[in-house]
Amino acid sequence: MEQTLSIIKPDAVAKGVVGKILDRFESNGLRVAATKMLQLSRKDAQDFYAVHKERPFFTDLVEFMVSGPVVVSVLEGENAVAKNRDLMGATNPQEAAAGTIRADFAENIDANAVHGSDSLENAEIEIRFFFAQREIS
Ligand SMILES: Nc1ncnc2c1ncn2[C@@H]1O[C@@H]2COP(=O)(O)O[C@H]2[C@H]1O
Repeated sequence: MEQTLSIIKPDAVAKGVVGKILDRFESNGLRVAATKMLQLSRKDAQDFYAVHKERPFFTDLVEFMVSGPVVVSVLEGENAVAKNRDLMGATNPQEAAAGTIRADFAENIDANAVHGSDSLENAEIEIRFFFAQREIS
């Protein structure tokens, strides 16, 4: 069993598709072990995406992530990291396979509906960033 972190980004929360996205996870063998809605501060977003701080899109990414509330979740299941990434589709929704979350709900590479951990190691770091152990069941 693996755990991974999912963020439903401000564009998808604003569109009212939180339930539809959580249903994609639950219908495909990923259990929601924790979930909460929150408004990220600029420091939260900068720290969470620190790995991208030298990239040209960093400022836009941070501004987008603080533009409205997000829903963060811990997803659990067999191969949860890879399964979540398959369900999300490519980072750029224009390149995302039909039927994936980003193909169905995302606008563009910045407003791309969801984030998911890219490795088991990062999943642990990202889960700890948002959740205390007692919040995960
Ligand atoms: N050229 C780019 N390459 C990768 N990510 C990008 C790029 N431009 C914007 N981003 C955003 O940066 C985010 C970093 O990780 P995410 O999986 O949340 O999704 C990514 C995109 O929304």
